[in-house]
Amino acid sequence: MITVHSLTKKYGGFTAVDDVSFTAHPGRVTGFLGPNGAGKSTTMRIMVGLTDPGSGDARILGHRFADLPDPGREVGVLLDASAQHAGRTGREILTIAARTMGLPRTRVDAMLERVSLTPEEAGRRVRNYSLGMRQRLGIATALLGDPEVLILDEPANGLDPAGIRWMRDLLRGFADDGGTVLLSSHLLHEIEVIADDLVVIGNGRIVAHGTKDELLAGAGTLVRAAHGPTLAAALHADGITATATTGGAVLAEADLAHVGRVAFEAGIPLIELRPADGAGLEEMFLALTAESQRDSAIELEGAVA
Ligand SMILES: Nc1ncnc2c1ncn2[C@@H]1O[C@H](COP(=O)(O)OP(=O)(O)OP(=O)(O)O)[C@@H](O)[C@H]1O
Repeated sequence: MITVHSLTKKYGGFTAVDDVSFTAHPGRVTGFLGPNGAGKSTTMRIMVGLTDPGSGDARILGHRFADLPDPGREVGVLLDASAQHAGRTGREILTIAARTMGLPRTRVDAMLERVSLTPEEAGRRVRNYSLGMRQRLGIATALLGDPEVLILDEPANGLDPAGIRWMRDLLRGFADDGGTVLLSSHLLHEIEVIADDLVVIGNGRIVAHGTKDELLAGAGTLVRAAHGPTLAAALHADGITATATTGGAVLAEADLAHVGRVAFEAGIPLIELRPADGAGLEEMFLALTAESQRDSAIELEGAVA
């Protein structure tokens, strides 16, 4: 389990992490979501003792990282896959980590196999690795000590689609075996598929926290017509709150049947009509973090009236 309590971190007059509290539970994958600069990496760095918290604390299995009896075997960490020693081979990096933790060499081979790095690749210097290979090596290092907790910052970055599926299965299996997984990502759809729980951060503050199902419940109906504003106007006229999505569809706060009936009665042919689940997380993420988005072209409120 990971518990974060009232964590605040200031850099000069700037508050990077602002009174952040949440729990990541065993047996579950917790997705840590937020736009660039929201404070995800800073929070994770504090968790693993790389950055001092200004106030509040973060505990892993009930201990601050510095007080963990055997941190390498309790928590696996991957914060920056590019930070590995470029002049060493993948095998050397794993071997050094295994020795530091007092693990047998056989564990190195087992982890290389687990992350699908071939013996030839393991013998190459890391400077010649692709980003995806570095991520695999980073995940191998994180798993080396057979920890109970994994803390991974953007682990899917650089992985190809097969690699993303592989990582998803690996993390799912880890959580199903009772492990705690906290992963940050910008890949909203990836998080939507893998996470059980979500923590959404914007401008250093938690803006939503709960199970994915809770957060996506009542996401409404996603509906699309040739002319969105006409559709939205018909929905509004029937008292339904409707919002333009980034993809040109309309997110309506009503059930499928209600939305379909309004469109039918208004004589508007529909191109798409479905529960908003698929689009739900992205819409929720953009809406909840709208104030901290850099790209203000994303208009969510009242854009279709
Ligand atoms: N050492 C530092 N000194 C000053 N400001 C910092 C420092 N580290 C982080 N920040 C600032 O704190 C804020 C949060 O940064 P952080 O890296 O935690 O965000 P993030 O959510 O991980 O973003 P990204 O998704 O882009 O990696 C940013 O505005 C960043 O510039």
